[in-house]
Amino acid sequence: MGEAPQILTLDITSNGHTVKHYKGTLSSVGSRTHLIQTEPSFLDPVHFSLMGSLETPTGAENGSAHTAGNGKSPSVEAVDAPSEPDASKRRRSSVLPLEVGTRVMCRWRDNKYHPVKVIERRKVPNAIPNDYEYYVHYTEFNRRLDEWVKLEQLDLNSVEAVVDEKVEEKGATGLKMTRHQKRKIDETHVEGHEELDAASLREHEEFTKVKNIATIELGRYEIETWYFSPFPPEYNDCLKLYFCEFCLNFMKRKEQLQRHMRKCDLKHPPGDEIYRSGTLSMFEEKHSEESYNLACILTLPPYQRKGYGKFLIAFSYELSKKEGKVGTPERPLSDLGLLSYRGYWTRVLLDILKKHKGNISIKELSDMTAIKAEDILTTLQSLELIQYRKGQHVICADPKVLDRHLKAAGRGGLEVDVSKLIWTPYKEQS
Ligand SMILES: CC(=O)SCCNC(=O)CCNC(=O)[C@H](O)C(C)(C)COP(=O)(O)OP(=O)(O)OC[C@H]1O[C@@H](n2cnc3c(N)ncnc32)[C@H](O)[C@@H]1OP(=O)(O)O
Repeated sequence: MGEAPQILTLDITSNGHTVKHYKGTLSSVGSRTHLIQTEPSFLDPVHFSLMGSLETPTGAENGSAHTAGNGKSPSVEAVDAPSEPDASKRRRSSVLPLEVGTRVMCRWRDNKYHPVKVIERRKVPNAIPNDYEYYVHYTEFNRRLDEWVKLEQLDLNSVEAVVDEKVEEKGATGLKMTRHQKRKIDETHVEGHEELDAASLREHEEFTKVKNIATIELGRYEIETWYFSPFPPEYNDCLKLYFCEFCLNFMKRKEQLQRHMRKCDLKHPPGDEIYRSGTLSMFEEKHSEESYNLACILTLPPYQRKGYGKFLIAFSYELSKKEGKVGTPERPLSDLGLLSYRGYWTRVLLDILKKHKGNISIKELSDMTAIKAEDILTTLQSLELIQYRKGQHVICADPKVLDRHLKAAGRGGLEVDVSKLIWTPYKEQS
């Protein structure tokens, strides 16, 4: 039997962080040792020259290596490929500073690399000239995760050669955008501005592309902001704002907030209290002309994933039932809004389908739940529970399939105790 193959792992590090990881088995031919690479499964050309054969990398600047498997340090022969520092220096000088629009891989908070697009760059104060940090959009994620990152978080070997044209340079002469241009904007920006023409959309995009306020202090919490927010110009230089948690007035300095708190006598939202259960109260605020049963919900980040969102959704349908109407939320739904609604609709509808014996129509489901027929249809369609048979649409409710979907829809939110809702619908008040 031959010896077990030696396995070498090589981690290229930059400022203490692993930026590339290679693994392979060692093969010896005479005095030469080669790395037969097993990870990653493909190489980009820059690293191919490095990986063809390896200098024992212990002395490499910004590089570290360790052995795995039998733990022996292999002796690996050098070839005429450029050393990593030289190649890396050349690479840096050819791509830096990165242009706005560059696509590159960036290390995120999960310590993994994700594709990003550079949205903005700024010089690092008191640093060497041309030292920038970059505001990036993670193309797989929602825009709320856009952030300023340091150069060492970016994998410069992954810089894509083609830089996206600046959106504002495109279509500057005409008001109509091509579908491609529209997609480019949608990719990096919040949806819901369908009413804007191309020029206004570009102006809006330019103005809102970087978050202005980084954090807010509200009560006991310091909260990172998610998006740009249109504060008055005198707040342009503020990174943090201090909010009164009762009236939501905001101030530049903590002492101003403390002075304000001594005077502020608002201790609950405006409107009549219409529901109280334990520590949870609901206040009536206003009538919707558009007959939505919910305009926009928000759970502040420290309180998220505790069931308040689902509670608010369930509450809105209880109000609709009291009104004897069907309800639907205002559109467009955000990504998290859609997740919360899809979960609610799925649980409510599938609970009924599970218990119901015999046929049931969309209209009957709508009457029972106050959920608008279109929302029922899209929910059941997305779960593939609607089939077209003998010329008509039917709901197919196999109990096992229903159970699977119900499990995937997750838990319900905080319970709405309808007996504690004291509210007279708007129509009846007049
Ligand atoms: C009509 C409209 O109002 S659309 C606009 C909705 N509002 C917004 O997008 C504003 C920003 N987002 C928020 O304020 C909140 O995320 C809300 C209001 C959407 C949800 O509030 P929460 O109090 O967190 O909701 P809740 O705890 O009931 O959870 C809702 C479900 O949505 C999903 N969800 C919520 N946040 C996340 C998240 N960050 N990641 C993955 N899933 C999530 C989950 O399925 C969650 O259920 P689970 O916790 O049982 O898995």
